[in-house]
Amino acid sequence: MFAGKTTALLQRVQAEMDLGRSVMLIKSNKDTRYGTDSVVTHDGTRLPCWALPNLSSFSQKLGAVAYDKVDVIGIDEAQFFGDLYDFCRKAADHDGKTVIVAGLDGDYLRRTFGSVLDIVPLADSVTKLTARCNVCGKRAHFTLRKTEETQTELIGGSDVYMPVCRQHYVSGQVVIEATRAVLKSQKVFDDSYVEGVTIANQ
Ligand SMILES: Nc1ncnc2c1ncn2[C@@H]1O[C@H](COP(=O)(O)OP(=O)(O)O)[C@@H](O)[C@H]1O
Ligand SMILES: Cc1cn([C@H]2C[C@H](O)[C@@H](COP(=O)(O)O)O2)c(=O)[nH]c1=O
Repeated sequence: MFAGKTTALLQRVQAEMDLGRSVMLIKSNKDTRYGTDSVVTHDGTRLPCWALPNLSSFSQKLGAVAYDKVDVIGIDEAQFFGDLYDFCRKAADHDGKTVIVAGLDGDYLRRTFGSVLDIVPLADSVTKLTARCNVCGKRAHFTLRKTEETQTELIGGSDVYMPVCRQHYVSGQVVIEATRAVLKSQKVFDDSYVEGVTIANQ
């Protein structure tokens, strides 16, 4: 995260618009951080978009005639779209669209995220961007989650996540895992304490 993916996507689609091509932007409707009707970078640059639950609904929503006129489709937060591979293949191979995709290849545990890596073999080119480590300022390839939650999908910005280099990912994970374990045991302790109080009150 914070690597400039959305910035690069907006620059690419703006360049296409400057050439007179018809562009549509799509993002996942799960991402409500900076509003639902725009793709927005962390530093506030924005362009209007369709916020959708899946990509297959796009041509339906737009209508066949309007879809035919679209030259370029930009997709942000691609990790949240389960039908990414099928959509990109059809749009690029059969419908003649230029498809520009921005998304996370890995989650906070560095596991593959959604279908982003699946579309690499479909792509003409792939650019891997990096942020700056929030601890030391070196190139940051990874994202640490600072909170207790463990589900894969958790919408958030710098309140929940921080970009880090390898060294600070590894050391940070140790601290975070230890903190999660303490909080979990604390919760067990609190629960049994509450139960004890309840029993004592009966
Ligand atoms: N640690 C960081 N490293 C790099 N950029 C950061 C960092 N923290 C905040 N930013 C801001 O985030 C912007 C990139 O935002 P954005 O394009 O939305 O990234 P992404 O889509 O990859 O999360 C940068 O231009 C910078 O202003
Ligand atoms: C690492 C990670 C991220 N997410 C979420 C958090 C944000 O809502 C988006 C990433 O947005 P960005 O444009 O790249 O800043 O994905 C998640 O759900 N799970 C994760 O592990």
